[in-house]
Amino acid sequence: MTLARADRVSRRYGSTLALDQVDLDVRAGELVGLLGPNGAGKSTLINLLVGLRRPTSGRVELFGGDPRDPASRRRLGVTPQETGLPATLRVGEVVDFVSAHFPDPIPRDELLDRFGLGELARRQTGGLSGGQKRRLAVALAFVGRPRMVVLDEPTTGLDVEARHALWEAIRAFHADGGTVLLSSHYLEEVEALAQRVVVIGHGRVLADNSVDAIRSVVGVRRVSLTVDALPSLPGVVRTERVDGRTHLFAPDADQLVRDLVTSGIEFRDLEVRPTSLEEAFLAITTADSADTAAEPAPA
Ligand SMILES: Nc1ncnc2c1ncn2[C@@H]1O[C@H](COP(=O)(O)OP(=O)(O)OP(=O)(O)O)[C@@H](O)[C@H]1O
Repeated sequence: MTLARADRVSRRYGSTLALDQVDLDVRAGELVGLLGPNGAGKSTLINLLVGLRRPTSGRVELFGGDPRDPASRRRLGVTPQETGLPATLRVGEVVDFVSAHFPDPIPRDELLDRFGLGELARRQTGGLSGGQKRRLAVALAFVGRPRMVVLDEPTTGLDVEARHALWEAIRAFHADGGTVLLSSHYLEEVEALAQRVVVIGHGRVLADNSVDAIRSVVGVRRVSLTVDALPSLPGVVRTERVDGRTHLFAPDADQLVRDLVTSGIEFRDLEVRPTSLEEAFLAITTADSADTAAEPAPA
């Protein structure tokens, strides 16, 4: 069953085409990660799906209805990228205020404990740290026992411990049957949480698949070596030099190793390994930029 759907959705802001004919289905029980560089269109897509904005063309659906209709949003929890909390209210009061909108909210203490905020119940939100405010904003998405939560960069600004605590809360919600759509700049976050990854670049869906499939679609391997100078080698999509090591990214690592050997150059400490999602993601978006540069889209 599809809970959120974008069907050939485009969204323009003046002359900027933020989304270009995007299709996306989020099905019940899925945990979907939305990845893309700055300005790719992730927040725009999220805002359309949760009814905060209207598409320029195409259709969006939430629980089978129009996301702008409050009835469609009843089983939805959202944390937008930026949230404002009333500075003089205490944490517990903010939770009570939001809870009052739902028929069967999670009890205040249970919610605060789940998100590691139990000790802060009596603190005014204006005095919280940036990370504490962010955790509270994310916790509020869960208060009404939603069927689906949409989290736009939920862990931005959190330290490692707080991020992991939030991952646990998201995992627990998903394990109980909840559906999650989250965007993140932390690629290891999507790798750790999501079963399915949707990569967005320049307003288009570049890839929509499992984490493993995305790696194999990209098919890039990393060949690392210590070398003084390298000739230009066919098939290398990206080269990095880090701490005296050279990392070459190529779809056919076996051929690259053969080319290295036949080139006669001196190298040592050769290592070949699959790419991380981050590297796969960089390869997809870099290839997309190259395409865009080579073939400008028609006006
Ligand atoms: N309200 C707006 N007015 C004008 N342009 C906008 C507006 N919102 C977004 N854009 C533009 O639309 C494009 C997509 O932006 P969007 O915020 O959806 O990207 P994003 O992938 O969420 O980026 P980030 O990771 O930086 O949050 C960008 O070029 C952005 O400048």
